[in-house]
Amino acid sequence: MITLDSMRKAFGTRTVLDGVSLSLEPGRIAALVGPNGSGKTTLIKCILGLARADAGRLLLDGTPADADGAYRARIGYAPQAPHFPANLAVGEVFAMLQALRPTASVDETLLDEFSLRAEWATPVGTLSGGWRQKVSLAAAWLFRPDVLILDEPTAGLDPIAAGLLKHAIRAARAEGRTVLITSHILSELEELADDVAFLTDGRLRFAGSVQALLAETGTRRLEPAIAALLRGLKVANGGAR
Ligand SMILES: Nc1ncnc2c1ncn2[C@@H]1O[C@H](COP(=O)(O)OP(=O)(O)OP(=O)(O)O)[C@@H](O)[C@H]1O
Repeated sequence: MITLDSMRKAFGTRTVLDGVSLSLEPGRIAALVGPNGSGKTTLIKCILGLARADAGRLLLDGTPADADGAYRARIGYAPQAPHFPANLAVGEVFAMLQALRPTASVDETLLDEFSLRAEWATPVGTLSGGWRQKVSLAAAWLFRPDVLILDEPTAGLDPIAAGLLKHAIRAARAEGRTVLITSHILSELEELADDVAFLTDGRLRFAGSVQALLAETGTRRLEPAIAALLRGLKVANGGAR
């Protein structure tokens, strides 16, 4: 289990995460949702140690994350805009990743599902956006991590690849792994997510199961449920936002 305890992060005078406490549980898929700029990517970067929180703690299975970042080996991350060295061929990217962790066992499920060997000799820099995304996802899966963090994972994927990915995400859940997904496509999250964390302005406005969110908002779908939460915030702020 990953726990964020009162996580706070500012860039200059702008507070981007404002005391976020959240638990991500094994065997469940959590959706991280919120408007543009609400802090989702920053929250993910704080989990990954790519951004340093100003305050708060990150716990793994109840133990504070080690300062040397060794815990990160347990996390597979597919970023929103993957960057690989443009001149490396697809096969070289995976060879490089495996050279970094020579003793780790390898899960080639997504390599096979996405037929990435067909592009093995293609420089990553010449791949289309969707193929780069496939490389990024297969890399996130490669070492069978306990935790998968997927930032807009279906962006740019064709419907067949998106279907294969959803199948792999459900399989990861069935194996008891922890999955966190951000997406603006709520219908897609609805298909997958067990839990929802909703951020606006760096503050967590809801964290709980999808069923609890639907019950709380009196809705049957995720989209009107999130709209209802936003309306509630506007009313609470006197219509200021
Ligand atoms: N390195 C940085 N320096 C300064 N400000 C930053 C930095 N990274 C993010 N921000 C600001 O932090 C806020 C939250 O950004 P973040 O990328 O976490 O939002 P998001 O919820 O992921 O947005 P989106 O849905 O558009 O991807 C934004 O106002 C952004 O401009």
